[in-house]
Amino acid sequence: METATKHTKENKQALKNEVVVDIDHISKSFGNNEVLKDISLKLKRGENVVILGKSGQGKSVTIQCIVGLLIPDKGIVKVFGDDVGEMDADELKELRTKVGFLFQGGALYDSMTVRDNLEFPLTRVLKLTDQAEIDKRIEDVLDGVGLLDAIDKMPSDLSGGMRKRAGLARTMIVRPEIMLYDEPTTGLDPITSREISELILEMQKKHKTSSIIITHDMECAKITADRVVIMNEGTYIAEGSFDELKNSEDTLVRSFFNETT
Ligand SMILES: Nc1ncnc2c1ncn2[C@@H]1O[C@H](COP(=O)(O)OP(=O)(O)OP(=O)(O)O)[C@@H](O)[C@H]1O
Repeated sequence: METATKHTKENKQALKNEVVVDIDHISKSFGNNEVLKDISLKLKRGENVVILGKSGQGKSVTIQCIVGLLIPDKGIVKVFGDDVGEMDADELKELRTKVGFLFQGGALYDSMTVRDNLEFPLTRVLKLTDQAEIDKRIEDVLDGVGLLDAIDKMPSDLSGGMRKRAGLARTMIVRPEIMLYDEPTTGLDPITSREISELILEMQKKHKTSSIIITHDMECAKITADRVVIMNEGTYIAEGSFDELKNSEDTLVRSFFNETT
């Protein structure tokens, strides 16, 4: 009995330490523009990592490499232990059911209601056919983001913050194990930004999702991050908790916080 308990504890610990995304010394250039210079980052199961950096530093390129939308010139990206660069089209499709990404513009089809936008990934990606299950999933996810009342609305009838929440619901509905957020609060007022950041945190706590969050928004970083990585001129210059980096002795590191807080 004691051994069984010990094993369970060890298994839990092993799961917690499991690296779900392993970015191993990747570099990426576009012509003469060397965007990523030997970047490495490990995301553990259940962890929220925030990447902070100024505009045009290659943060979005990094997350596109994780889902195979871009292939690095050098280095390897592994997701759940599998090399993304080696995946064929079917494997990439499968990968993208486990890795949800929310890009800056959100991801809604303008010609569909909120309900139809959410039904789409369930029937097309997960191939669900049971209408009762589909309806339940849609209602649950909308309830989670506080948008149940907007179920029959068109995206054009939603505010920016509501559209962002609907986009988040659309990504979350397939229950991805990993979430990649590219500037999730950009263009939102401070109250809505805080709501979105809290939803990201809730998603982590409720579903044990592992996430990479790219942001310029210091409050979003403070709310969501277990660990912060600072990206400057194509490399990572510092890594630590939000407070550690905010109070860093390195003036360059501190400048990322001073500019916006
Ligand atoms: N597909 C592409 N083809 C050519 N250049 C690209 C491509 N994608 C990104 N770049 C270039 O890579 C650089 C980094 O872009 P990226 O979008 O990753 O920046 P970022 O750090 O996410 O900045 P922002 O916060 O402004 O989105 C930019 O100079 C951009 O022009």
